[in-house]
Amino acid sequence: MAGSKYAYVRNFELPDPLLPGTFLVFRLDGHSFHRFSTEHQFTKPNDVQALMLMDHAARDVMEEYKDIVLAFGESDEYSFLLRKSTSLYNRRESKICSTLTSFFTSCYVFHWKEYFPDSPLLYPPSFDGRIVVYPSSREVRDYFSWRQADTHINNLYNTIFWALVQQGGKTTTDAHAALRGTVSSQKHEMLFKSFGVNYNEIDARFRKGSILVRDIEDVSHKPLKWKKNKAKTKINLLHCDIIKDEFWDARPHLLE
Ligand SMILES: Nc1nc2c(ncn2[C@@H]2O[C@H](COP(=O)(O)OP(=O)(O)OP(=O)(O)O)[C@@H](O)[C@H]2O)c(=O)[nH]1
Ligand SMILES: [Mg+2]
Ligand SMILES: [Mg+2]
Repeated sequence: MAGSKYAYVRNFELPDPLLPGTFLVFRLDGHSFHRFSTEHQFTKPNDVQALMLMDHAARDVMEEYKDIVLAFGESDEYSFLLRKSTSLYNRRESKICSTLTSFFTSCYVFHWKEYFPDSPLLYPPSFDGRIVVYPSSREVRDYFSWRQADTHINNLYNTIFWALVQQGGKTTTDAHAALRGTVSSQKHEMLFKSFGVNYNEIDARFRKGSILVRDIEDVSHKPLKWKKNKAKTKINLLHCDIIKDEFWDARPHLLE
């Protein structure tokens, strides 16, 4: 059927395929969550309910999109790794990015009440999304190492910062000043000497972030291939190291 005389405008919509045979990393981040967390009175420095809600929404995304093999979450962000061979939405960038961002946001709102039964949503939260294309497993591993290192740096800083303010009675300005120029070992020492806190004993969820990994359940069927999504898989939530080799060596299928 011939279109109307207006149909030519369709030609202005340009295709936006992502390079085939590359790893896709989709990351979303809460929009203005500094304000959102303040208005909804999130616990400082870490609100375990808020983090669990993020994990729940991310798991929903992975249940819906089987080509996501790994996800990493911290603070108001989540990163998702799509397997190299994915043909999701014909690898159209804006389709993948907008649909996944929208679905995650809906799930976040949908489950809000389960995690904050006494604190109704005061306004609708939103998330931004982006997709980065990585050519090889090296960059993918470095990407996830980057996010986990970021989690560690931020969490160490925030933990000592809020201890100085909440228990130490310092103003936020004084707490920032006290930490200026300190290295990691000094922060550990301050935390231990002034507040009796051994950083390494803090909840691993806060120190390592959240890892959602699609593990192959039936390991008797080697080699571990996805085989067109036919392998029986299970999504596990971990708070472990993903920088060292151990995590990846145990799961060669993630970078297939
Ligand atoms: N109290 C508390 N605040 C949190 C928690 N997780 C995230 N936040 C807040 O969310 C912010 C997230 O940082 P960003 O994503 O860099 O900043 P943003 O305000 O969301 O701004 P944009 O992402 O640029 O829109 C943090 O700076 C905190 O203020 C939490 O567990 N507890
Ligand atoms: Mg944000
Ligand atoms: Mg953020």
